[in-house]
Amino acid sequence: MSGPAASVGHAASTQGGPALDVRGLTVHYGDVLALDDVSLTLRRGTICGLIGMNGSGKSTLFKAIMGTVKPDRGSVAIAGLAPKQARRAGIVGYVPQSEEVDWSFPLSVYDVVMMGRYGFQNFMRHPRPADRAAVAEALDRVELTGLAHRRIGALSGGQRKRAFVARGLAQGADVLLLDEPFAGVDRRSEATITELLRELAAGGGTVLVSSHDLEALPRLADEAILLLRRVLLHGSPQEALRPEQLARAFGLDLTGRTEE
Ligand SMILES: Nc1ncnc2c1ncn2[C@@H]1O[C@H](COP(=O)(O)OP(=O)(O)OP(=O)(O)O)[C@@H](O)[C@H]1O
Repeated sequence: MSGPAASVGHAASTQGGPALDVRGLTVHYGDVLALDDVSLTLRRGTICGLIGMNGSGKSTLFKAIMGTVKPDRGSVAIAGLAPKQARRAGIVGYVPQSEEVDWSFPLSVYDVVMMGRYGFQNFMRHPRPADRAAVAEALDRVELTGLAHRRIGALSGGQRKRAFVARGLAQGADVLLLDEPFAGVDRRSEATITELLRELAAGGGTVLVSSHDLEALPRLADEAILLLRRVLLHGSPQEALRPEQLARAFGLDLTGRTEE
């Protein structure tokens, strides 16, 4: 493979140890307990689906891994580095939920994808030919080349998702976190993103991806985590999709009724 999708070229990718190691993470927002003693380890080259009901703590987990939410307790190591160091080194990339992004910001699609290259540029942020090439290739991979100069806010929901996935690809991060990249995207975009993530993992990258699309989970992921403030299960997608496991995660009884 060639190009940014396969470019897991950071120094960390040559180190031993897990790609992501989360231990005993506990996060409160005021009185709300969002994460309760969450531990998980992801090996390099794996895609892990993060499954849980609304409010189960998925976004909080991503933010704590990125170091933008401060845990009460616990630790995060990304290729052995603390979140801030890993962010600075470009080792970890994050595709946020659409609701978290200010779409009125006057940036083109090209600008957004180029943001993935900031870590590689000098302090004046002058893109070099390698940065431009990585951005062009990432745009091509997500089929947005024709819209590169459009304002990000003037894209459809699925196109916006693809633009942020392109930013992660251009960055060539070893560990990519995606918060619901399939929400509001059509089947074709979903297939494009899935294929790109599989290529990333085949090149040694590690992906943690939250999704509400349970049916697509086995196609997407090698393993799955069921989250309900705590890790209820970390196993194969097939294990996670067993009715009794889903019932625990989603508060459903086996006849499909929702508990209050
Ligand atoms: N900034 C905040 N202030 C207070 N409470 C918050 C804040 N952000 C999240 N929460 C609460 O923390 C809990 C976990 O929220 P989080 O956004 O992590 O869930 P989620 O699994 O990502 O949900 P969804 O599937 O709806 O995106 C919820 O109870 C939520 O209401």
